[in-house]
Amino acid sequence: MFKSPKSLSLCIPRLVIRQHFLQFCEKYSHVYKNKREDEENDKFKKKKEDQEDYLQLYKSRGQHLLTNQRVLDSIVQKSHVKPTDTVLEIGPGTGNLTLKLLEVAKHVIAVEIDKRMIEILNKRVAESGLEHKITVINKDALKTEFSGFDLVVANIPYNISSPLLAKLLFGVSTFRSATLLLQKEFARRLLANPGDSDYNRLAVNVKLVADVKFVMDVSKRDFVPCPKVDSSVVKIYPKDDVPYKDLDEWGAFTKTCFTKKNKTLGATFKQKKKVMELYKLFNGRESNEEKCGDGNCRNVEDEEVSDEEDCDELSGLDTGVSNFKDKIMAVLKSGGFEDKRPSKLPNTELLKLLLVFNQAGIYFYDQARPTDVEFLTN
Ligand SMILES: C[S@@+](CC[C@H](N)C(=O)[O-])C[C@H]1O[C@@H](n2cnc3c(N)ncnc32)[C@H](O)[C@@H]1O
Repeated sequence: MFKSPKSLSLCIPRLVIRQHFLQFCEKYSHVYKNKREDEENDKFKKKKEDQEDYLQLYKSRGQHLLTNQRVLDSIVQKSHVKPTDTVLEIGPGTGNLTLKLLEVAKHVIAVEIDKRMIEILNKRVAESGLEHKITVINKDALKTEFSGFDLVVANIPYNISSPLLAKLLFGVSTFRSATLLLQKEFARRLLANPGDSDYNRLAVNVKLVADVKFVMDVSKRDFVPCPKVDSSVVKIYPKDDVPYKDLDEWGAFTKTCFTKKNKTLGATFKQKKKVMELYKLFNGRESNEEKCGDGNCRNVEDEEVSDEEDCDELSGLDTGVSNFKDKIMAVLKSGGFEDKRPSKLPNTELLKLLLVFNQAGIYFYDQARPTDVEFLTN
């Protein structure tokens, strides 16, 4: 416990030095801190400047910037923007297309999910002196309500093509046309006609509410970074008068028809599972309980039925279901649809079939149990 005089003498100068050091640190700590902050600020500024030149682009967000000026000019030209138009642009990115749209439109509403893109976009728009013409919305386009626009012109992120198109075409917005740069394969499917190998439910559903025109192909080399796939520009014109107003019913009907697009409609509608599903709807039942023709009850959903099982094997089922199957077949026969294949039917024919079904009291969408109809999937 007791220190020798020698050790005490050593301790004193050490204590004094330590005290001086602490005082020094306290006095100059702000200088040191400020110096460090300045360095950090410089580093941050440099990083930001670098980012503008070498902005990291995310594939997950479809960030392929269109850099070919000739293609950008063509898109704007084919969009036929009037000086009185407000244009909606989804995914403006750093503004390559936006700047050109601002030159010809009255106003541009730009919806962009990525803040870093918006910073650069705002800077470029300010430099152009056209900032009074733009409204930038930093949100996910799929979760944003947009209204009050005349046209859509956009190089959209390809990973949201289907839901975005569904939102535009089956939502509440009204607009003259949408000029969209899409993945080439998706564009081909939109443009497909009956008999084409690409013809599917996507094309059928879109054609109910809009006309689609091919504008041009765009090479993957026109983008930075270069994507794996080529692209095409299409122009979509929403119809003023949609020939069938109940879109959910139409969507559920096309889903049934196009489950196996090359199968005959007779074969599709003979499937036991499908017959029972429609029978339940026909009877307007909300519960799983189904009343049989003979007055007894059975739970139809308890029946294990594979997709491929044929209705010719309905022997174990009640006569109510069996009669209903005959009703379906009679509808198909009446229109000469039994041997037709959805992959070869134009919308006019499909519409005719749906109307005959509805007249016979057969519906496809369960109003009692509303679900989201995915219009733009196969
Ligand atoms: C294909 S780039 C197009 C960029 C620019 N228009 C061009 O042509 O250079 C797609 C843009 O959409 C943005 N984006 C991706 N998902 C989005 C979403 N859900 N809502 C809004 N913008 C989105 C991306 O950040 C990107 O800037």
